[in-house]
Amino acid sequence: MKNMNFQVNLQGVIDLLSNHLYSDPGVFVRELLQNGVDAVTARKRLGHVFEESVKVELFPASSTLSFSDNGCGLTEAEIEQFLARIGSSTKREDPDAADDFIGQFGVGLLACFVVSAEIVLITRSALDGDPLEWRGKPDGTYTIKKLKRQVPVGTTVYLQAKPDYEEFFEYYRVSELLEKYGAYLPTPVLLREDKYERRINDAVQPWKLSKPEAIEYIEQSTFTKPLDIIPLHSAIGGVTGIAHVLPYAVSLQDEKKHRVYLKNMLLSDKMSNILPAWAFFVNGIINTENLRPTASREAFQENDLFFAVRDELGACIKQYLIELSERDPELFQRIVLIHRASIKTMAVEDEELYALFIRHLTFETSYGDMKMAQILEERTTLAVTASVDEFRQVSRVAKAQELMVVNGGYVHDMDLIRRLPAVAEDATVSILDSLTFAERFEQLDAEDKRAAQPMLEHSDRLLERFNCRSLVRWFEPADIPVLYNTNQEANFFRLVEESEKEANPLFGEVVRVVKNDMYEQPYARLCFNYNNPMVRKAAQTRDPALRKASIELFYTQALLLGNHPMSADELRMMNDSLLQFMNKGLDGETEASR
Ligand SMILES: Nc1ncnc2c1ncn2[C@@H]1O[C@H](COP(=O)(O)OP(=O)(O)OP(=O)(O)O)[C@@H](O)[C@H]1O
Repeated sequence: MKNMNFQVNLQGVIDLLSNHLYSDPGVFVRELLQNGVDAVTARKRLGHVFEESVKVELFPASSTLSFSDNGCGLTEAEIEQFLARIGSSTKREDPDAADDFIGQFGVGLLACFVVSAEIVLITRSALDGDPLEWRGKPDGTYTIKKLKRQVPVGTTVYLQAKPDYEEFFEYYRVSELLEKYGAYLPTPVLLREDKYERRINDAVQPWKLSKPEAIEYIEQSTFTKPLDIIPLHSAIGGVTGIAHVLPYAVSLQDEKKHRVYLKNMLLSDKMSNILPAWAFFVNGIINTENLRPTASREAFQENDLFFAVRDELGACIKQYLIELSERDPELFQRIVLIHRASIKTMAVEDEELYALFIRHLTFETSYGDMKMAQILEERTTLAVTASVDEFRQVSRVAKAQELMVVNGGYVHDMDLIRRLPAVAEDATVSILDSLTFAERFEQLDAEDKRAAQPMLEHSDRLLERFNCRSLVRWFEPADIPVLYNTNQEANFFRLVEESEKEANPLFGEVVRVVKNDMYEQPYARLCFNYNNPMVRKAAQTRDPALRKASIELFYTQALLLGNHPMSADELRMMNDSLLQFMNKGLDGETEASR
């Protein structure tokens, strides 16, 4: 057996890590900033007292820039071991210290090869020794030489723009990148070109601002004033942050963009999953000390810690809402009003939030849109429909019967309403079966029943082919002549019947099998309202042709009013009956004018 080592194509690996790991050439600024800050941290750990800083200087004439820090610097041995060895990092060596550093993978410096054909690094170690110059190339070769001249403790990296990358060495671009990544680093970061020098990071970190300051900060940076600021904390994640409550409604589908910092350095300004999915009415700005980044440093590793931290941050938002409902009911109401869709999603998922919110949420009822608290004041017995269509079919009639029907057809509403008895003891909730809904109306007396019987029989015969049965009752409001009720099962049956008519033989057979498999044929219901004068007239007419046309018109009109799709057969029937009435009317007119 021979033990062999993998062979590494060094140039290929460097190309992979520098050109393909990161999504944007500008990340070299982040990597150099991070190395500078880490070096300062390392020197502080040695007990040195010094005025820490990271200085960036631009030399536009030669498209060159330098990054200097007065951190720990490197000895020759350290250069050999860490700088010149890909994947090695001083920052992992000492597990105690690892938590203090931003870097950990030992590949960050390679990001410089995207914009520069060479890295020149001048360093003097805080542990003493000679100043050294290291030059590295993307083909994997490097040189080290001792410098004669004196340099201060720390490290300076020089880069020169490759063709097409000159813009990354211009003032506005470097300044923008430094601000993006480094605005909240604790070590002062200075940018200099010629004699002009300015400090990049003198602003207070947003997560350390007071509430009024945070509101002003968000207003200035997003041009919208947030409704409120929620403080975020997670002990296990070493997280402090703020979430601002958006002053406008956001859709469930909108991608969330939370701004996340790792040890005060920007990791991502569009992280979607650091807060729970239900929290889409807030935008977060958070800083974490403990979460681990991925190697590209654009996201966190999604390990158990990550999910535990997300739960803790979610709990902060919940706690805030619970307290707010007591402390500032007016603001609480405004948040509920603007973000009701989001809050309904939250309430479905969480019992505590359900109890907190349910009375403040608005539902569509037979009496119009109402808050649940109002609904319960009016009635404790509610009927909820399973679909928007069913609600439309029954709501007007239900109101005339003084029935509280709630539309359960929108996302989450059915779930929310059904769980009501858990928080409101005297509430009873039943699911309204729109098919049997009409049966509860007042029966006719014996005489009216007899009078209406021929029309009912006629109607059953005519509408059998549309799977519709008829009944007659007396109900309010009188201006509704008929009520057509169906439910999903009956609708499905209608659909099957339609396809059977249009299907080719093979599909027709499949449809027949499906249909025969159904236990009982579900019929839709056409309920005539004997309280309506037209219905009474139609029932009393002796002309069978007119009665037929009336039934057909009542039926098709009910379909139209209820937004039910009409088959070709039903449309034809509506046209025929309308024409018959027109004829009759026009004939009558000609006879009268004779
Ligand atoms: N400015 C600096 N001062 C002192 N040491 C440095 C400096 N820059 C780099 N080094 C040394 O070089 C090593 C490799 O740096 P590199 O940026 O490639 O990786 P890293 O910072 O350790 O990790 P990451 O890949 O996560 O950024 C570092 O661990 C550190 O020892």
